[in-house]
Amino acid sequence: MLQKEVQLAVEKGEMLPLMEEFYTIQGEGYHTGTAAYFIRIGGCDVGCHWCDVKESWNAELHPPTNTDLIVANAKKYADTVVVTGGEPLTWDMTLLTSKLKVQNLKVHIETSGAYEVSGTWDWFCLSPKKNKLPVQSAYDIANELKVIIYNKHDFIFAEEQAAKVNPNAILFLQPEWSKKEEMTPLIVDYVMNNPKWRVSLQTHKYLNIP
Ligand SMILES: C[S@@+](CC[C@H](N)C(=O)[O-])C[C@H]1O[C@@H](n2cnc3c(N)ncnc32)[C@H](O)[C@@H]1O
Ligand SMILES: Nc1nc2[nH]cc(C(=O)O)c2c(=O)[nH]1
Ligand code: SF4
Ligand SMILES: [Mg+2]
Repeated sequence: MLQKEVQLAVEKGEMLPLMEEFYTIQGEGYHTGTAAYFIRIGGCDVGCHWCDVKESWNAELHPPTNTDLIVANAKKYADTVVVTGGEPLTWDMTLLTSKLKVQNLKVHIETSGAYEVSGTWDWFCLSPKKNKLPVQSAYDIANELKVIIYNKHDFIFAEEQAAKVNPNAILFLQPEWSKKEEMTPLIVDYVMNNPKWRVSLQTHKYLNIP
């Protein structure tokens, strides 16, 4: 395809800058411990200084990939697909999610919610970031709210975000990986004192799996 055609296809969400895809165990949040096929889409402008996939940020490093190909791979492995990134809502997710639904796959997203919601989601994991807060529609449809705890102020941020999210969202506090020795005990205390919250750990990193 010509470069212009590729660009247009990406704009329409027919192609997406694919960084990697892998079959693994969901490591975080509500669905922890369950098998899922992960699709990691490149591109993110949010800029979290502790981000554990900074290689994803520059979309130009990741080849525009036809969504039909992504879906064909996904359906070979699992009945659940997790779309992550980068920030997947940088792109129009309408086509990808409708094609995954045609294959009867359950479609989950990991997102900061910083950009307008596109696509249809069976599970919407919202992980808000201070530098680029979620749009209202993300708060409205979130099934879980997963706040990363890097320092003590993040508990205040977590309560502010819990006040904005819809009342059915399940609330999680997850230690930032490099600060986990310091923050995990504080999270444990916080959850015991404020039991509307649950603990989420990045269990895949303890298991040494992707
Ligand atoms: C890499 S992000 C990609 C999806 C989306 N951009 C987002 O931030 O939700 C996937 C998940 O990992 C979390 N995360 C990223 N870096 C982390 C770290 N160093 N420690 C703990 N969680 C982290 C994010 O908050 C998010 O919930
Ligand atoms: N196993 C595993 N679980 C995850 N849950 C969210 C992840 C992500 O990077 O979005 C992730 C990931 O990278 N690996
Ligand atoms: S929004 Fe997600 S992908 Fe983007 S920098 Fe933050 S953690 Fe990384
Ligand atoms: Mg990850």
